[in-house]
Amino acid sequence: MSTVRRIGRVSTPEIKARKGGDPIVCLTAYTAPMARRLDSHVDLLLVGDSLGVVLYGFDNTLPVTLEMMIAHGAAVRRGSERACLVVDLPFGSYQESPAVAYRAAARLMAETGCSGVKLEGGREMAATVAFLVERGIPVMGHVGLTPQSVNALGGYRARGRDPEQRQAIMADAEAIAAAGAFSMVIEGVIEPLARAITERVAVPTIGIGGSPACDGQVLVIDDLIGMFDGFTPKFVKRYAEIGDQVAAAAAAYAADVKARRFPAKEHLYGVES
Ligand SMILES: Nc1nc(=O)c2c([nH]1)NC[C@@H]1CN(c3ccc(C(=O)N[C@@H](CCC(=O)O)C(=O)O)cc3)CN21
Ligand SMILES: CC(C)C(=O)C(=O)O
Ligand SMILES: [Mg+2]
Repeated sequence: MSTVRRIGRVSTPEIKARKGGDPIVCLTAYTAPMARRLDSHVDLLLVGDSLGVVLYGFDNTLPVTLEMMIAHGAAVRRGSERACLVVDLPFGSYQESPAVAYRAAARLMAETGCSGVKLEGGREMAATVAFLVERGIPVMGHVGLTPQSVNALGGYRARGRDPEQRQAIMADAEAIAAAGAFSMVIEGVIEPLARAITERVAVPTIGIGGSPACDGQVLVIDDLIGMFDGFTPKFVKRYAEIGDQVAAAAAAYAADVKARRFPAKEHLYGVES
């Protein structure tokens, strides 16, 4: 690792070049203040459509709009300067055709200043990935457990437990890599499959419920810091309990207000201290 301060963001070609090298560190971020705190510690910040669940309280990622992704992508961009910045294409903004996907991806690139976009899907999205990449938009793939397909999949169960599913997901990963994706997320698949995909494809794999053998790892920041408690996937490791700290701070404030301990002299205007 160089100790010289770099100018500009980590680029998508630099991420691609990390295949088989030092693990790529990724986290989601949805806001400028969080991005500021994560920027120097990660290689890549992902503005995930998980923001619909984490910030907006939706049951799943399907109600997330392109306008939401643009607003949060632009906020994360303003709060960071070093990390490669990838923004999720939300459900309904890209599945219909390569041309529709290009329009949505171009808005994300132009209106957020992100480094690239991410979309979910395998062989059925390969032509779309190629269409965007050939026209200058770096694309990160996302295979395995693809949350935008929760209704078709019937839930968030890990995938690849039977041989047909394993073959399908491997074919999906190969198709996305062949289409020109600079990297791909592998979510919620049995460990040996995530490892096998990582060995097979020439671009970096970023695991979430994948394998330590993946070329990088990603987690949802709010899961990591204990700020989301809707559900806790097996793949989450909690590194802090910020949610508990927020509740304790609110309780202490409430007690101070009720006891007239707050505001104190130092918080007041026009009172000698
Ligand atoms: N906060 C948050 N973190 C995420 O990782 C995340 C989101 N939101 N929203 C979009 C998707 C949904 N994801 C999920 C949600 C639930 C499980 C889960 O509870 N899995 C169970 C198994 C469920 C079953 O077997 O039926 C597990 O034990 O991991 C996994 C991934 C991942 N993504
Ligand atoms: C967890 C990552 C891969 C994601 O797609 C999201 O946060 O939406
Ligand atoms: Mg996502």
